Amino acid sequence: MPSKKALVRRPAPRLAEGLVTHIEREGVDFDRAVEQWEAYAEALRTHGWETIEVDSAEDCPDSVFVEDTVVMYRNVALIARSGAESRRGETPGVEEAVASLGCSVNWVWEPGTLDGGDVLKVGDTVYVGRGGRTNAAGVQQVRAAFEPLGARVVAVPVAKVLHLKSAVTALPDGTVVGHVPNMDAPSLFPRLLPVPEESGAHVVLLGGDKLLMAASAPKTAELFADLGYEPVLVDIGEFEKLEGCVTCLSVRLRELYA
Ligand SMILES: NC(=O)NCCC[C@H](N)C(=O)O
Repeated sequence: MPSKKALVRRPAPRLAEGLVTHIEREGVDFDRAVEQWEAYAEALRTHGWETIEVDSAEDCPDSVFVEDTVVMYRNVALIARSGAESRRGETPGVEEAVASLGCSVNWVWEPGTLDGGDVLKVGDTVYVGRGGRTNAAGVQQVRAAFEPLGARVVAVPVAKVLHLKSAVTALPDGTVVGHVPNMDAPSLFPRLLPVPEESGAHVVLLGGDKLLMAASAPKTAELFADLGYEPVLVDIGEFEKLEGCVTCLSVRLRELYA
C-alpha cells in the first residue's frame, strides 16, 4: 500500500568524529549541522512525508546517515551490516523502528557486509555497489532477500567513491543520473544522464516532479528544472564534510502495509 513515511535520525553529539575516506577532513560545526538537519526534515514534511525519528545513537558519530543501516524493498527491511565496524552499533534502533512499523525484518549476516548507501532501486531493479563498505557476500544476501520478491539485483563495482549512491541515483522516470568521473562502470546503466556536479548525482524523490537536492549542485538543479522537474534545494554542507549527501539522511518507506 502506498505510504509516505521517512525515517530520520538526529545528529549524534559526536558527529564531528564521523568517518572520512575519500576527502580531506574538515571541522564540522555541530550547531549548524543540527540546523541543517532540521531544515532537511522540514523539507520532507513540507512535501507530504511523515518523518519518524529513530532513537538517537549518541555514541555513533555517523548515525545521522540512517540510510546506510537498512534497505527497504516493498514491506521488507534488510538490516545492513556496515563494512565500517564503527558503524555497526547503529542498527538496533533502526530494527526497532522498522519492526514497529510492521515491516518484515531480515539481516545481513557475517561474513556479509552492506551499507544502504550502496543500494539504488530503480523500479524492480536493485543495483548494489560492491566497494569499500559492501562485499560479495553482502551482494549475495541482497539477492537472497529480494529476488524471491521479484527484484533483479545488478552488482556494480564501486572504487572511486564511498558508496554507489555517492555517484548515481535516479529520476522519477527511472533515468539514472550520475557524475561520470565518479563512476567505475557507467555502461551497466541502460539510461544514464550525466550531471555536471558531484552532488548533482544525488536526488531524493519527493513525489511528482519534485527532487530534493543539495544546494551545492546549482548547475544540475538548473539542468533538471529545464527537463521539467522541480528541484527543492537544501544546504547540507556540514554533512558533505563527512561524505554525506541528501539520500543518506533518510530512509523512505513507500510500501508499508497500513
Ligand atoms: N549513504 C551515504 O551517503 N552515507 C554517508 C556516510 C558518511 C559517513 N561519514 C561514513 O563514512 O560512513
